[in-house]
Amino acid sequence: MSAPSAVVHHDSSLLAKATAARAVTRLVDAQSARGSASIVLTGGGIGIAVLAELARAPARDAVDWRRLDVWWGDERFLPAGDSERNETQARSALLDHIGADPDRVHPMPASDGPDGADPERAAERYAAELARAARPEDHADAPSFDVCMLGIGPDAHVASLFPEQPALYEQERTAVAVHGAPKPPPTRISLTFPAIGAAREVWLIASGEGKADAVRLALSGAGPTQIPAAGVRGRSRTLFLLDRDAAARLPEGIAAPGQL
Ligand SMILES: O=C1O[C@H](COP(=O)(O)O)[C@@H](O)[C@H](O)[C@H]1O
Repeated sequence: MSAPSAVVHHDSSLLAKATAARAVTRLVDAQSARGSASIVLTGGGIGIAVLAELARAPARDAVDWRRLDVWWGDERFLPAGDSERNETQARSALLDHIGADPDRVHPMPASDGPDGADPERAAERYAAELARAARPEDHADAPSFDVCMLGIGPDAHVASLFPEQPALYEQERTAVAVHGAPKPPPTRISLTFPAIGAAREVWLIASGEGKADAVRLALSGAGPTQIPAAGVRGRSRTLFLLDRDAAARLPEGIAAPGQL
């Protein structure tokens, strides 16, 4: 588990561009080292903005997109193609433009998918897919994702792990159904802390003043039940990627002084 650090960018546009550039470098390095790479995508405003910037990044095709596994950190449990699904938004921002291998794109099931409107079974299906992709050297029921991107909600939720909800206590399963999410839609599927913790690098990306308290608490030793963003760590690196507004109340010593 890695201690968190923060990088602060001037505004949300630079945050999205710089995070996209960072992703290109990270995926190229992973493909050079291991032949293929894997990434977990997030939804939300800045998460989708990063994907749109990735589609536009000058060095984008330094990544071999056919040797990339694409997963999701969470999904809104809605019919396939619904414009509110994180998958739909990620496809239109990035995946439709890069020639990814369809067999290596792993969306979370939709509410009109093979399990119908049963989010528990859909989450089990996703957990089984993660387990099939894990190798013995991953020492987990999920692959060691090269990057796991997460947004942060104003309430400090990450993926669809909301404060005080049962999913936060999950220690075994890698994907669970979420009911009664305070942000619509109420029914979702989410990776759990153990699945996110399998990632080599976890990037928490936040933009805007509305996230400043959540970011501060996540970096101040708060408990993950109240502040889920405090509970995620990558095996090698945990990085808060912020704009100045989201970083406005960082605890001292977290970002280099020149960055603010
Ligand atoms: O609903 C969701 O919200 C969070 C945060 O979104 P934001 O728009 O406040 O940045 C996102 O990380 C998650 O993937 C999504 O399902």
